[in-house]
Amino acid sequence: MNKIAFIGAGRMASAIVNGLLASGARTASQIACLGGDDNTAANLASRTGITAAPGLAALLDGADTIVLACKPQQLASLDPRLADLAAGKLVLSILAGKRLDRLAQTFPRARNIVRAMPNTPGQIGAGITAWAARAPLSDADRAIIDAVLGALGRVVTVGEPQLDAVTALSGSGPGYIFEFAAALRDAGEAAGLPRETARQLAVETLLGSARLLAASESEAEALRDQVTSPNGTTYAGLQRMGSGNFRRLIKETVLAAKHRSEELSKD
Ligand SMILES: NC(=O)C1=CN([C@@H]2O[C@H](COP(=O)(O)OP(=O)(O)OC[C@H]3O[C@@H](n4cnc5c(N)ncnc54)[C@H](OP(=O)(O)O)[C@@H]3O)[C@@H](O)[C@H]2O)C=CC1
Ligand SMILES: O=C(O)[C@@H]1CCC=N1
Repeated sequence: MNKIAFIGAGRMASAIVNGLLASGARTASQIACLGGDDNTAANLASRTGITAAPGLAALLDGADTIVLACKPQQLASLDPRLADLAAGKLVLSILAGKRLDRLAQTFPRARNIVRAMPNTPGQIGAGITAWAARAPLSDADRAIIDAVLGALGRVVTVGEPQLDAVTALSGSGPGYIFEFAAALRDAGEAAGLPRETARQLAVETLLGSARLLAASESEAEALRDQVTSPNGTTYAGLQRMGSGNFRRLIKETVLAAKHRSEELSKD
């Protein structure tokens, strides 16, 4: 019962499958996957014990829920038989930029469609996913969505128009954070530290600061100010950040990603 079929078996599908198995929400025999031309489906199946289906019909036979986890650019070339094969099933898409109306063209007879945006910290259960549904979810379907997305970490609901901004902030966000972590590590090395020490200090500083922020009722600015002694070292560093217009750069970064998500909706 409640078998889940994954179309796409890459990084994000693997994270969800691992989470579902670890949480006990599904057993390996309740999950099947299908990839494209590479070996991702066979690899995921051999790593986890789930089934790599030989084709679309076998994948969807007996499945109640479809998780769409291929690349957004691959949506248009999916097998048109999906329209009938997915009839009556719940569809959960994690494709960036692909709107519920567009998904409904591929899955016109699905019993409902959910568009979600998870992120890669979901690989260790530390993700956050926002989602929106095409029609109000039944209690049973809500339980399925909670189980699948909850396997990655925290879950929030948003209006579908907000999902491009969500994609730009929390979907792409780990990419910005990892780039920042790499920059901090390189800067520590440039300041005279051994590379491995700089890496450890950068990682623990990011981790500790994020945990303190999450545990605190204060805004980030108040925690920043607690670090900043008048005319001290942090002040000197923040002055340099400000003169480089760090905040404007981050705003433009997120807006560029949001723009790309909107573009993907038009392909
Ligand atoms: N990576 C991220 O941080 C996030 C990604 N997303 C979204 O998740 C989706 C998947 O991303 P990610 O896991 O990183 O990508 P991957 O490249 O790791 O995985 C893509 C998967 O799609 C499969 N695929 C390709 N063509 C087809 C096809 N015609 N039918 C079925 N499967 C196919 C690939 O198979 P094969 O390689 O074997 O050909 C592969 O298993 C994307 O839509 C992305 O927008 C959402 C949130 C975060
Ligand atoms: O870069 C991308 O398009 C995907 C969506 C969000 C994170 N990665």
